[in-house]
Amino acid sequence: MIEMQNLSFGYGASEPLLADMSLSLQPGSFHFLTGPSGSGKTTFLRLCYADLLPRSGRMIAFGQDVSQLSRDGIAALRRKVGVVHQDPQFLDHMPVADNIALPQIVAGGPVDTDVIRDLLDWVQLRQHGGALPPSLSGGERQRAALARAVIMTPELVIADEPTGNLDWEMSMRLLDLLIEFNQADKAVLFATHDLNLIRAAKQRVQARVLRIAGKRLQLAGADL
Ligand SMILES: Nc1ncnc2c1ncn2[C@@H]1O[C@H](COP(=O)(O)OP(=O)(O)OP(=O)(O)O)[C@@H](O)[C@H]1O
Repeated sequence: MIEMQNLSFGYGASEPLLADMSLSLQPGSFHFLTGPSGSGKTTFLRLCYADLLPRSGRMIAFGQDVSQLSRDGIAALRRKVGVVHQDPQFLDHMPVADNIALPQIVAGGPVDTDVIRDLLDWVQLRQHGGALPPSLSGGERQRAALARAVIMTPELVIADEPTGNLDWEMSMRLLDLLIEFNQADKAVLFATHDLNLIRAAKQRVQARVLRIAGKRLQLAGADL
């Protein structure tokens, strides 16, 4: 679903930050992405959902070269990729349920209240559907962000340090939801610094670990 071929990227005219990266993400795969702070993990993820375009090399997403996509093509691609950030943003004046429905509203479709209710149940936020986002805890915010990320039934969820501000129990709950999502033959790409989380995940799901080091993308071994 995502094919990177000898991709390089740098911001502006600066030295490349990421160089000669190749990767194939298949449906049903689960990948972690690690690397030192500032190595380019967020940048790499942004390339995967066409928020940035490569400087050289190719990025093929769902069979299409992202550099050739029109604005509508990019919008269609974004509907196939759900994104969860470390610090998810919501419209604070709108209830949590409406925030989760936002991608449906933005896509111009009708809001499917059954789907919203099922998603609220899935992320265990049923009783918070009518609450405003500022009243949610950190773990609840991340689960609401995950519900919003999957409402358009994406093929891939990209999570950028989603557990960075969570305690261990909340991190495990979020991880379990992502594993459940993955079990429906969907792909997950999960950036984290937390090697303990990766070790815990590897007991539950067959996951590969990618590492950015020295501008390059490496497949980490089993010796985490
Ligand atoms: N929009 C931008 N313009 C210019 N430079 C940027 C931009 N975004 C990030 N950078 C730089 O690119 C480098 C990589 O940043 P990035 O956020 O991708 O790294 P990261 O591995 O995700 O870091 P962390 O683990 O600390 O979140 C950093 O040096 C950062 O300052």
